[in-house]
Amino acid sequence: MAADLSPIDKAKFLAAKRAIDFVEGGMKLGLGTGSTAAWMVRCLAERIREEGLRVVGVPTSSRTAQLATQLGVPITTLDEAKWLDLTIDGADEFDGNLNLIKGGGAALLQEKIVATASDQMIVIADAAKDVTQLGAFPLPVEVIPFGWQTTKALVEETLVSLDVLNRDVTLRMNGAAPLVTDESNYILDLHLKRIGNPRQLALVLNQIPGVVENGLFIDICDIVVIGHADGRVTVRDINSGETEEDRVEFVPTSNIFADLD
Ligand SMILES: O=C(CO)[C@H](O)[C@H](O)COP(=O)(O)O
Repeated sequence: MAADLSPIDKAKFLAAKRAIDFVEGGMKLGLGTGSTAAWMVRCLAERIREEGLRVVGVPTSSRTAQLATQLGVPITTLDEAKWLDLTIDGADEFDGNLNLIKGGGAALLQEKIVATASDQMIVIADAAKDVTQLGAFPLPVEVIPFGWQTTKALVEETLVSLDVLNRDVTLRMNGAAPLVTDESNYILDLHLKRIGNPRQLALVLNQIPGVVENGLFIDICDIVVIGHADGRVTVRDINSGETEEDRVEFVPTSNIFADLD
């Protein structure tokens, strides 16, 4: 089964596998959302099975909650856990300051709440997510359905006032209907191509009535673990300024890969 992984999936798996080394017994963990985070949940489940590791996870989406439960990873709510030791999550883009765009999987609201309530956030990603400037990936903004078209117009006006050149804003769809998030909101995708000042944009967007949260994660991520399809894994720590590179053995153990479709 594992031999069938695409290079990108292999890179995602390796990043997830390496990041799970940071998990220690007794930790309360934020469990991210997306395909890379799904590998992380699988690797965590393997450590729980094989080492008897005792941890509890707070999922950032209904999808992740379902996967964790299916794989035997104990979960709880953020209200129950209150504060977390570590969150491990994917990202759509990260820059040299480890600022992120997230929300490609429409889970940015819970993801940001959970990551902010953690002592440490580790992002796991394939190397294609590493960018010099954020913005090629459309920036997701979660808005409440009530008056969303007015909110969209206000977002567009805000982009004009910030002299943003590319400012196409689209409502994310799920077939013929708007996509609805776990928190019953809509997602606007801002096609900006480049974001000159992510910190300013993140602050200004959240001032608009109807905007619940945006997908810019500023000063939240501490470490990025980057997987490469050739087996290399790079670990970059923004606080120490250190970057390490090692190799992660790709052992396609049946337990991790067995129940994949
Ligand atoms: O922010 C996210 C979900 O809201 C994901 O972490 C992000 O979209 C990356 O996804 P993937 O690991 O599938 O590339």
